[in-house]
Amino acid sequence: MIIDKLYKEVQAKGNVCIGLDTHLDYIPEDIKLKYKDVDEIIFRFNKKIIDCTEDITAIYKLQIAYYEAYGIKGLIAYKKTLEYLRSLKALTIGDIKRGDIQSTADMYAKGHFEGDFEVDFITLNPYMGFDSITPYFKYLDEGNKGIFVLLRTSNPGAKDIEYLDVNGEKLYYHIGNKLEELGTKYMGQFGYSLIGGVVGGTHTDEAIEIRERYKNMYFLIPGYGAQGAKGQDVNLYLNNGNGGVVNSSRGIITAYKKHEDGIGNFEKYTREAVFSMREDIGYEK
Ligand SMILES: O=C(O)c1cc(=O)[nH]c(=O)n1[C@@H]1O[C@H](COP(=O)(O)O)[C@@H](O)[C@H]1O
Repeated sequence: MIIDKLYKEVQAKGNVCIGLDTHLDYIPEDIKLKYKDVDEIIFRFNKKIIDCTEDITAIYKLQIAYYEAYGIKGLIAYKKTLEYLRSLKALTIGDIKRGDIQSTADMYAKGHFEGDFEVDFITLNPYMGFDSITPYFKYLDEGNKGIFVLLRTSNPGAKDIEYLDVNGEKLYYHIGNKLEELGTKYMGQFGYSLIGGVVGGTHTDEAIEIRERYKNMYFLIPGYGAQGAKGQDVNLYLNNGNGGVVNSSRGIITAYKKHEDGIGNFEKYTREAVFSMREDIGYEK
């Protein structure tokens, strides 16, 4: 099962999920001068990141907005990056955060679990109801695909809706309880299901309870670095060092910019950022 593969990748390489949220402003001038087309510029930058981090990175997450923003060429870069990651047998998350009625969800599932944009995992927004999540399950049945569903997000606005008290319990617990129950049908060999949850590392209140309640849920934990979450915060969502991957996008892909000699030492500074994040989270090899 794909979740077992992720578990093993984390064991072997650490908990880092690199977010390839590639804004043109993040790309060094030499790449922009060397390649003419936007798709090639973005892909070459992504490849440079991947090539120097693949041995110390559990999974890569591509936030699709960064590709859609550059139109057709952006989507070509998205496809090329996914193809390249697949050729390396590296795991991928398509961060698409979809949520819609069943007939539309069927097409989102086809669009991101098959064809040009095929990934191993996608992110989903459950706040339209559970019938917006279940259409993806036919892909889970075979064991090769998984989902990460928003539970409690990393943004300050998480408190506006996700924290609302519903029948004496916060709304995100209602989501979590249902996902945990649905996940029992898709259990992998290490005790985690193909239905994972997204929990922002920026909020740590109730982190211990969340980890405790949702034993079979693998977590995608964003918010590290640029949004302020620290190793000790995200660690609360892990279970003996596994059970979750921690995403950092800007913190890794713009790490080279923090150094005067960054462009000439791009690989060195990018790797250093991943190593120091792994260590901060508490990964021990
Ligand atoms: O689903 C996500 O990945 C996500 C959920 C969430 O609660 N917060 C959050 O920041 N994200 C994503 O995680 C990434 C965070 O990027 P950085 O803040 O640059 O590390 C972005 O791609 C966000 O869209």
